[in-house]
Amino acid sequence: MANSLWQNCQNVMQQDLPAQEFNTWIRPLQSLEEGGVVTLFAPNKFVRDWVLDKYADTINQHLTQINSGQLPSLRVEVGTKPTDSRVAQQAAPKLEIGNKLNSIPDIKPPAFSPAPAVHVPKANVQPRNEAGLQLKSNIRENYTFDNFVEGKSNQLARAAACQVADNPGVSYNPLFLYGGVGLGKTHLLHAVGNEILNRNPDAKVIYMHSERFVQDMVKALQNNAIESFKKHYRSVNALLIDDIQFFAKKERSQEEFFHTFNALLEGNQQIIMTSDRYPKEIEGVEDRLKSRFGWGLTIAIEPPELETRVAILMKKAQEAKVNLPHEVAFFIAKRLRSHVRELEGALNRVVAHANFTGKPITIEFVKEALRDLLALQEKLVTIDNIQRTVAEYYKIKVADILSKRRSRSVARPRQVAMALAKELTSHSLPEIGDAFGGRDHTTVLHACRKIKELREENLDIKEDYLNLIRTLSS
Ligand SMILES: Nc1ncnc2c1ncn2[C@@H]1O[C@H](COP(=O)(O)OP(=O)(O)OP(=O)(O)O)[C@@H](O)[C@H]1O
Repeated sequence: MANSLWQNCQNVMQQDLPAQEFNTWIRPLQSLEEGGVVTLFAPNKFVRDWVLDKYADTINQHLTQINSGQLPSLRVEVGTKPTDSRVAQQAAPKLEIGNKLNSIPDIKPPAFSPAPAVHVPKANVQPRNEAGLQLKSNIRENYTFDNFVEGKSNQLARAAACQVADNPGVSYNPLFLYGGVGLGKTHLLHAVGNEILNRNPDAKVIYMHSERFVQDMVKALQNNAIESFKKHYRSVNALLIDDIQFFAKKERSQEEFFHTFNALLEGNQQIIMTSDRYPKEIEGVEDRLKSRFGWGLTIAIEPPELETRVAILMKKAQEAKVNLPHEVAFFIAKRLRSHVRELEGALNRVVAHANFTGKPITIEFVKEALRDLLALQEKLVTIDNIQRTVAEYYKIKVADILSKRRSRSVARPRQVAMALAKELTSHSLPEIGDAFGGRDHTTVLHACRKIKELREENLDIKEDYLNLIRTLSS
């Protein structure tokens, strides 16, 4: 069968958009094409409004082109594609492109049923019942929205988490946050937990690592207490479950989680999950579970950019009541790029050294305190390494990068490599020029400016650059 209009449109958009953007907004849309009308179903209001706001024009353009110049009538609705088209008539609320202000439904107030007061902050050992199940909430009080520093890389995840905390079980259910290690996923889970408990101290909120879920289940099976296990997890108001990729290849746990998941969703109780990768890419997890993960809202957290890394360091220093000069925070953030946990570790070391020696925290002091860490970083990201990685990425030879060739297929990767060398190493412009086949420092400067500009306006370059930074910093 020929591809539908929407499939074709998705294919084009997948080429045009960065993967994260496509996966978050376009991939979850289902379509129904009937009588010259294309109806797109968004999993929730947030996605629908976003799609209307940001992509309506593009979608219209693509559909018109694919449909031989004729613009099909396009609708975007909240819901899932009905199996029977008659049901589609009843699916409310509807919103037509170009009529954005009509019939946006109100978000309902939180749907929590009363549960016993269970919030016990800062408890290290969690009380457990006879089946070994955790009885109390275990939300870490020090992970809040207030001390979560916002930047481009985590803005959307934070906004969605805030909305969920405001309207648990209603706004986006489940909320799925994914991204690399140490980028703040766990922090956001607890921040939601704290906010829900602030608003309703009686709420039964459970944070748990997926491994714990598996362990508890195994124990329950051994102790013949599986019924109590089921009841326990199905009675919570919000289940915050971390690192879901640990369910891979654990079929029985997946089965149990599948039922828990369904029960909570049916009861309008909130589920938030995190994983180190996009749900559909978690291998060894059943498809029915993966597809459910995407029913609500799926959002990526990216590694923080320089400004955010500086802000995080300043915030953490302030929390620790340490005087960290801005230029020192900048010095550390510029060199440690991979994730926030690494930044925190470095700051803790600097503070410990400062306390120990009684010296003020200066750049010189930090160079000494973090000597081995910085040396490792320098060793990891060399110009040579950058040139090899960029050549491999663009499928050209390192010799091409160093050559005088000016064709676009070589010149652009060369400029990208120069910009990366400037950003990721502490070499000067003349040194970088030298390392790129003896070029002048003004050529390097021009390359840096050009790439900065292109990253603003060209999605491919933006994506390439981010991918390369990720590869080089991991
Ligand atoms: N934007 C941020 N603002 C303030 N602190 C942050 C931010 N992002 C991360 N952190 C801090 O970095 C540390 C690591 O974050 P967290 O444990 O939430 O990462 P994670 O994404 O869950 O990683 P993992 O997958 O390894 O569990 C935490 O101490 C957290 O408070």
